Amino acid sequence: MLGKEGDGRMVEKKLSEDHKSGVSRREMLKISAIAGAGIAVGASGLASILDVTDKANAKKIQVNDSRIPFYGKHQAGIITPQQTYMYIASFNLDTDEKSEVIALFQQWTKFADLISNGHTFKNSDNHLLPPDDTGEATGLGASRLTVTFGVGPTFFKKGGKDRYGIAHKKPKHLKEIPHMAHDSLDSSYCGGDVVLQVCADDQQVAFHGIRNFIRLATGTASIKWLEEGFIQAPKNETPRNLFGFKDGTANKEHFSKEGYNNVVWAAKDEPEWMQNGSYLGYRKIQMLIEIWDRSSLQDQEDTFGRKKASGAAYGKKHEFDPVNVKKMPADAHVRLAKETGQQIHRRAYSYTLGMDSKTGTVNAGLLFICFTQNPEKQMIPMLKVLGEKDALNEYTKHIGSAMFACPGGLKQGMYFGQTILE
Ligand SMILES: C=CC1=C(C)c2cc3[nH]c(cc4nc(cc5[nH]c(cc1n2)c(C)c5CCC(=O)O)C(CCC(=O)O)=C4C)c(C)c3C=C
Ligand SMILES: [Fe+2]
Repeated sequence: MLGKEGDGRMVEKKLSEDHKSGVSRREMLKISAIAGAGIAVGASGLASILDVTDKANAKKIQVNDSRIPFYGKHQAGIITPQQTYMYIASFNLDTDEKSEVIALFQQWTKFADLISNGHTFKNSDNHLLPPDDTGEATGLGASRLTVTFGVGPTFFKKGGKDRYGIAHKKPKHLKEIPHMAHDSLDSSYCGGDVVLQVCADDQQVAFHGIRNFIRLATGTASIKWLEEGFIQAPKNETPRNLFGFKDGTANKEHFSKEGYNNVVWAAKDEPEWMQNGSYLGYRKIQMLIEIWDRSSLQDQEDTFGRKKASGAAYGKKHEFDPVNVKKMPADAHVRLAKETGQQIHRRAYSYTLGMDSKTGTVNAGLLFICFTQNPEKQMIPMLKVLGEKDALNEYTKHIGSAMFACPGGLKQGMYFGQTILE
């Protein structure tokens, strides 16, 4: 099922499918009617009839120009209600020159501001140069696009070197995530100096964003890893992950100003630039969906300690009824996470990546993203206990990992990372 905006996308899809065949069904009917009436029309006459039909169809395409403010106290894309698509790219900075990093971050900021408002760089008329914008999002609207910027531990110090003279500004809890039991990490999916998360309700709009950030980085930063995810749910319902379970239910427990202040936003004893910011914890988790699909409903529900259809915790009726961990198996995912006594703000996206050629299975999983005030207190203990005991480990493989600090929001005229670099 799709929401209002989803309905719009469905219309778009149907129209483009019709147009692939050259002439749509409606156009064919129109042409048959004309032919049946014995009216003689030349090629140009037919073209103008089709043109009118095209225009009528074009009006039905729903452009989503909803906008999330780019400037503000907090960065967008942290507690923003999840958009349908997400791209996340990690970069390594290829320069030791602070001025070059500043120039890149200024360009990125300018572009982020533009695309958050449904605009992009203006192309010059110079035919001898590549266009300033790649063009694929032209006219598509902002689609609730958000850009979230963060820096990794290696931004502050890399290979023992304080490249930009900012090592003393590293926030308290920004560290690589330690090795966990059952980890199968691939270094090409881990770490990075800088991260950009781009989310939007239109995939082409989101892709246009990340693609141009990568393009702007040429010569200053190179892409370390890039992931794309999606998530969809009926309106006002919790989205389901690729195991078919509602995922994100417990976020509701901190869905208030006070809740976010306790769970998400950096503490007062953090550096000035981290105020109103948050830590982004990331895990790329492969989900062994063929094994999962062969397991019984009982096993699946025991794995989480929640009912699959309703999302209700064991012993309860409704999704948001309070959890009683004693009703759940000792190794149930929810029980173990809850027993840490910590909360995290989860903003995960599913991914599919064709077939795993090594195993002949479908390559799919979860881009687990969470935001916390203190990952050492909130996320790491959870990862540790889940890594050791979680029933879910039978069906998952952690293959990527990273931690980033996302500064507070920007005021107009400021650029990403300014308060760290200046
Ligand atoms: C670091 C922590 C977590 C990882 C890694 C993680 C992976 C992961 N989770 C699911 C599916 C579900 N998780 C659910 C709840 C839940 N998960 C975590 C943490 C991690 N999950 C927490 C803190 C919680 C909430 C616990 C609570 O207090 O109730 C649920 C249940 C519904 C919900 O609350 O969202 C599901 C389903 C998968 C598939 C996965 C890795 C692939
Ligand atoms: Fe979970």
